[in-house]
Amino acid sequence: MKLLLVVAVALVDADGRILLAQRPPGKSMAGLWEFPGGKIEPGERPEETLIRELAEELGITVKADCLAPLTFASHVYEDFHLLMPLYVCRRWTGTIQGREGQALKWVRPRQLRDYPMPPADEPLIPFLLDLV
Ligand SMILES: Nc1nc2c([nH]c(=O)n2[C@H]2C[C@H](O)[C@@H](COP(=O)(O)OP(=O)(O)OP(=O)(O)O)O2)c(=O)[nH]1
Repeated sequence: MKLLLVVAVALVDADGRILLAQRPPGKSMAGLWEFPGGKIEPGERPEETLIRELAEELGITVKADCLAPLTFASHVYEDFHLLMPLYVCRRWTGTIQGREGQALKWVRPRQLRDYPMPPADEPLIPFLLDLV
């Protein structure tokens, strides 16, 4: 089975809330709430992927040394195995905006379970509850 490498980040604001983005219509798992991020392109380091994706998707600038590894997801979907490191980031510059039409929501860790997420993400929630 194909191994798909995706990198994601929990952006944490000053109130300890975490940013979720809603997968837009037309994409796989449309409507589910996920952590910002995306596929690691050939030749990219995961931190570079996140820096690129956060600029493209949210319009913010993040430095590699503000990305702290937290945990990872390993999940078998129907046609690929997802391996997804999850970073945490509390510092960025710029104003967060959904630049690809995606809905965004700042969510308290205890409320994460109220937002339907891709199945790979559910085991990540306890790590976020411990962190914030
Ligand atoms: N960014 C992100 N992707 C996630 C999360 N959880 C999860 O299962 N994924 C999956 C969904 C996608 O299959 C893949 C990320 O792909 P992507 O966001 O770069 O690309 P995409 O939506 O165009 O993917 P797709 O339409 O080809 O499925 O990882 C998450 O929390 N954040």
